[in-house]
Amino acid sequence: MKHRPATILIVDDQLPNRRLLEVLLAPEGYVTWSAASGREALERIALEAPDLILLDVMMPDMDGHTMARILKSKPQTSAIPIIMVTAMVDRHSRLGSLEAGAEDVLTVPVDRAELWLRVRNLLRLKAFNDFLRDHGAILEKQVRARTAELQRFRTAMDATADAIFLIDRTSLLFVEVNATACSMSGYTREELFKLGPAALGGTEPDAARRVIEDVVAGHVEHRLADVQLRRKDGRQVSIEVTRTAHRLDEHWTVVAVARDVTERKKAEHRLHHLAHYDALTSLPNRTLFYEVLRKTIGQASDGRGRVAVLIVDLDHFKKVNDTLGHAVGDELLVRFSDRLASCIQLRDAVGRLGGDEFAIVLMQEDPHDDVQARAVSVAHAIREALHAPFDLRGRSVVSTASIGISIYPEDANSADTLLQYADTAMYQAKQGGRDTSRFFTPQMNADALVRLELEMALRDALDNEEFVLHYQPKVHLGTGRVVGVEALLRWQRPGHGLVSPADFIPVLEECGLMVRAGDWVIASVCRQIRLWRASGIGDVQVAVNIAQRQFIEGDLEAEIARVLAGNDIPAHLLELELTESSLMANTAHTVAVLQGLRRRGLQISVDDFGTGYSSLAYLRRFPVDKLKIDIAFIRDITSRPDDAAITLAIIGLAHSLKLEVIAEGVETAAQLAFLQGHGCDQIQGYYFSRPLPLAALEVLLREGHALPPVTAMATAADAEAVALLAPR
Ligand SMILES: Nc1nc2c(ncn2[C@@H]2O[C@@H]3COP(=O)(O)O[C@H]4[C@@H](O)[C@H](n5cnc6c(=O)[nH]c(N)nc65)O[C@@H]4COP(=O)(O)O[C@H]3[C@H]2O)c(=O)[nH]1
Repeated sequence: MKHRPATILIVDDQLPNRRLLEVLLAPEGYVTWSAASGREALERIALEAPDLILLDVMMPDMDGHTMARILKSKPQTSAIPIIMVTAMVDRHSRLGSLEAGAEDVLTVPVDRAELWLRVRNLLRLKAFNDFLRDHGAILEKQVRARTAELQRFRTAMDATADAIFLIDRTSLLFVEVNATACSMSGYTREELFKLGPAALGGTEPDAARRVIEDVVAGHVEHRLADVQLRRKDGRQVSIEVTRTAHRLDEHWTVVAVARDVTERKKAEHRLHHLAHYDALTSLPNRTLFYEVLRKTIGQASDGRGRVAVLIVDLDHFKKVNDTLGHAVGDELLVRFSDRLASCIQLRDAVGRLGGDEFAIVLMQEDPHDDVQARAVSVAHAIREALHAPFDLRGRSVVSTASIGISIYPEDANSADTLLQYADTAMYQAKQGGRDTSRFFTPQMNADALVRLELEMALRDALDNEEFVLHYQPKVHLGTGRVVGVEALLRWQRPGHGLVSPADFIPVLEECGLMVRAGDWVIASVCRQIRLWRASGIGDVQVAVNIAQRQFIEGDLEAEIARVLAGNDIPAHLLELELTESSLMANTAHTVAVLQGLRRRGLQISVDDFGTGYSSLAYLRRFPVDKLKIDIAFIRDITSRPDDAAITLAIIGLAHSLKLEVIAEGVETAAQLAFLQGHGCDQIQGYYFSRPLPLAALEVLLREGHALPPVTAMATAADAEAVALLAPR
């Protein structure tokens, strides 16, 4: 770059002096301007500043000192070097010039060489000063730009929701953090700078260093990590950290970007809880219980320990649900689970497998701990805990439980099988009368398999029409004639022959097929009544047994009305027999259904009467037409005074309520004579006829069989029975 020639302003009121200085300076190549007074000079400088001023001290309007002071007092002109040109050589005058701001003093007459040197030196000095000033301005500008850039960067850093920590590899301290890092940790920036990742993560410094070194070395396993950040106030925050290493010269910095994942962790925890815990009781659900059992077996197999599995099922829970509602049922389950938990020790586990079925796993603590004995005492404790009634929304409910127990390794090695065996044993406890416990035995397994087969065969039986009806006549004791029949279900099981209802009706009830089977019976009976009416046999009243479930599930009244209408038969030809216990079980609903059916003209009879402890007051509430005395009282009616007395009481009770009474299971003439002698209205039993297949019954009906006269033997037996009843 070519330098421009320096400009020098010569200020002197004397033209010759100005000319002289111009001439003297000309060889040096400077551009010279001149001014004849201080005022003119200032005007010139205002237009364009020279690089140097040669200033005469003695001038008429404004002396050189005054002008120098003016120039030095202004920032625009203060940097212009001034050489005072004066004839006064005394010290005082020279100091005055310097004090006024002049950089140098030249005395006249001016020496050319001295003038050149002083001008050149001052111009060099100015050039250097100008360079410094310009460079400073550039630097200042650069710093301002850098500061603004940093400010923008910091604003962006502070605006991010993630916390950013810069960690110095050597000192293992934070060297930069953003605002989120402060809010997330609860520390100020200054406090954080005194800490490092070890302090914040609650880890040993050595462990933190290993992580940093791994990140610097490029190992990926620590790049992304889920860790806990310990806040200043001691709280823990779950964070997800992404770490990257950056190098500047020889320095490594690790940038850790941390995201607060507390909410996500909570959601994950909630999901995990939902998947593993029962929402109602907060106990482990089937999945988690199964896992716990599997692990317990695993531990036991290492240490040759034993494990007991208990399945606990509330008895008659469905009844609570059906009669008191699901909310009360739920409350019972919650309260029951609390009592269950109080029966086990901390090391044991309890879970809810579903519905009213709970399970417990007991682990052998040491070789002397007898897990089998513990299972017995836990089962006992559970039954004891259930003795106190539950107060459920103001209702006092007493419940019992049936418990099945299986033992590892004696019974099985896998969690699945142990659970299945405990379930089988629980089922046996139910069969054994409930409110009891049973250990699994291999025989139970065989029984369970038989039962499973039975269940599957029964499902097919309905579809394959393997059921048939047998009919047992009912005889009126006044006339001796058949007044109706009872339809009794039989199952022609392929390969097994005719199966008695006692063997399959309970299974139908338990596997939920009773309503379907019951509907089939009603439909078949009504069709048969229609066929008899159309044939020469005429009207036959048929009684069908109605199971309790038929009252609870489905719409019994609508189903019967539909079938009666479909066959176009009068309702009084259909009689419904329901047991005394099912009558008592679900009173309000049962009464409503029975009233509806009775209004339609159906006959209602109470089966097995005398076994269900019905009180007279209860019986009045039910719309029934007939009581059937249970076979148990008839069997020994002629030999046991108690049975005879009960039978007489039932006959008396029925008649006082204007109900008919029928005795079932009459096998002997003596029984018949007794009943006849005490005013029983009807009988049913082998003495007159066994239950008959359709064809045999039709023969009996067509031939008009009637009861033979009471035999002499019967009369004698009757006399004996009466004697037994007589007061002793
Ligand atoms: N020892 C003796 N027994 C006699 C005598 N007379 C009749 N029986 C038997 O006593 C049972 C009377 O029927 P239940 O009390 O209603 O008792 C029935 C009833 O509760 C149930 N049941 C039968 N069919 C049905 C049905 O269609 N639906 C429902 N829900 N239950 C049914 O199965 C029970 C047993 O039925 P079954 O085996 O047919 O047994 C019948 C019958 O064969 C006798 O003189 N001596």
